Amino acid sequence: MTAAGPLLDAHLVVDRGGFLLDLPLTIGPGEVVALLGPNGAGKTTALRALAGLLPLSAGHLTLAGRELDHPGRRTWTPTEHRPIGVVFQEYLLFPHLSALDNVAFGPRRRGLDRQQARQRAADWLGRMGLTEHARRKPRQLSGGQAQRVALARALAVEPALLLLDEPLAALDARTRLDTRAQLHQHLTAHPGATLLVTHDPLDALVLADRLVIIEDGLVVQAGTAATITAQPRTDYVARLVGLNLYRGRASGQRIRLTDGFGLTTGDRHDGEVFVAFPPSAVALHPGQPDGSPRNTWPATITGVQRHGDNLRIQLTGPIEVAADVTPAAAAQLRLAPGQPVWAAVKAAETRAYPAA
Ligand SMILES: Nc1ncnc2c1ncn2[C@@H]1O[C@H](COP(=O)(O)OP(=O)(O)OP(=O)(O)O)[C@@H](O)[C@H]1O
Repeated sequence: MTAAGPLLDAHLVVDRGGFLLDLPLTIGPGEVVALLGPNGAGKTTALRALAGLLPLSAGHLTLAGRELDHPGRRTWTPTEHRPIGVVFQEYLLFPHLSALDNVAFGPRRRGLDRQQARQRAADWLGRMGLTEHARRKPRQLSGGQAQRVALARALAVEPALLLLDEPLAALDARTRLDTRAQLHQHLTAHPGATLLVTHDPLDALVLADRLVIIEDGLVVQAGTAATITAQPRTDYVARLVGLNLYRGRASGQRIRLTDGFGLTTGDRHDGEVFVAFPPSAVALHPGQPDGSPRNTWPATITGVQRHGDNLRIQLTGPIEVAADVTPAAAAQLRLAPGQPVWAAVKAAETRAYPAA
């Protein structure tokens, strides 16, 4: 491996009968990549292939210059010989071992003697702020503490690759906030590569340097959060970053959407484009608004959900759209499912970009 090259260099091809994962994946030293995708996209399959719990059907997996799996060359490395640490969603701590012995387990298996392994475990628990909990069994720990023990256990083997499978999913909202911040610190300090599998865009945005989004086993978008947020290319990605997204054909500032509806945008294009605008750009009115907005249409409310301090209103009509309104505005408009309203979006608040 050259110093500048990726630590993880993989092309994960896994054939599970009706499902094929085909995922090129590289991660540099110290880099955190988030793998996102809807249910059934293949995230767990990718994680299991990396961990050595599922063999590759084709492709390759090289970590820190070592070829761990290469079916074309009949190379295969069992899980316990891979320089990989894993934090599972449910942590999977050994219930009968203390926090200290849970963390010491990996180093011990990798050849440290009992004293050295326990010393290393104590160091890691110290870094996680868990020194006074070292003797506790997992059931005597809070969710956040158990999460940190699981992270200490994964990092104690000094893995070249750290795999995190929905690491915050089991925590309540408050603990999640604190634990996310702590996890961020530990990931920043981790010199190896990290792959974070998550459903939660916030985890991905806070914790990852780069996102890889898969759908149905294939990469649909990859890049920094900023580039993906600016130009989502699928419905899933648009929802993930909280945008309304449509595809259509542009002729200057006019865009005819695939289902015939027309929108005016601030950008000029010709040909196939995506149009996106945030729910906060959609204004709702009791009747047809007059004046400035270039895009107005009648819609019917299908859902009202709390979204941060606002309400997110789902609407159907000539296009499906989400709108964010303040609770005061919602009360004034008496918004409720089934109610007809008018929706308006200023051309300047929409963004169009080429679909090719
Ligand atoms: N043991 C199995 N044998 C065959 N196919 C499987 C098996 N487990 C999962 N699959 C299929 O592989 C595909 C990917 O599943 P996977 O669990 O990797 O997705 P995921 O992105 O992790 O989903 P989720 O977010 O729901 O956990 C799915 O179509 C699933 O039905």
